[in-house]
Amino acid sequence: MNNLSQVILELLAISLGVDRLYYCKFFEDGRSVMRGNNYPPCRNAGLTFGTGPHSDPNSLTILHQDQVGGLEIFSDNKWRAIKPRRDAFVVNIGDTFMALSNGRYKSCLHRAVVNKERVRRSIVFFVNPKDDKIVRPPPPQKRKDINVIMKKEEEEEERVYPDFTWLDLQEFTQNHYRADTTTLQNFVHWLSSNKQTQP
Ligand SMILES: O=C(O)CCC(=O)C(=O)O
Ligand SMILES: [Fe+2]
Repeated sequence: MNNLSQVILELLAISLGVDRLYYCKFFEDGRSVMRGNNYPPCRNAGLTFGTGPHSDPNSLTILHQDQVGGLEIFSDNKWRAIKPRRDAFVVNIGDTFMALSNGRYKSCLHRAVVNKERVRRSIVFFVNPKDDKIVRPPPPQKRKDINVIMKKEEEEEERVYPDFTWLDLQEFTQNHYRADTTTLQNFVHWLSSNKQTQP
């Protein structure tokens, strides 16, 4: 899974015009986590979620679901079921990568519904940086646009999110806030008010 995440990070860097190994290096001493999810059947499946709507706070999520299915993503104003495939992983962008790409990549709103009769299982690999790594997008000199000389406005691109550490975001989502659709905005607010109250 680690190797797969490195390949995906390289592709993401290429797509952003960043040095192709930039994110691979950023995550090489990372603290990725694998988790198994078990959703028992539920007679009132229409009234109950396995996992309510949220974006993952981590960087990337690589997920495999069993044949029961239940993963849904919100796209074009609609909840869309992701058809289970034995031979494929689902890759979601999380809030931390949204910050690392200065908002170019958006974290993916998703949820999991339960099944009336069958237990459902999924396995999830969350890609995370090292706890104390500073999360910030690559500086302009690290963005190499292949044929084009970098445009001035790109060089002076405004930061969408302030610097933070993965530890800060974990503290927020584990102790103060249940990850949902607006985790990052609320986190940024929490971070700035916390800083102000610190001596
Ligand atoms: O079980 C699923 O398909 C989704 C799980 C999920 O979103 C999560 O663990 O963050
Ligand atoms: Fe999730």
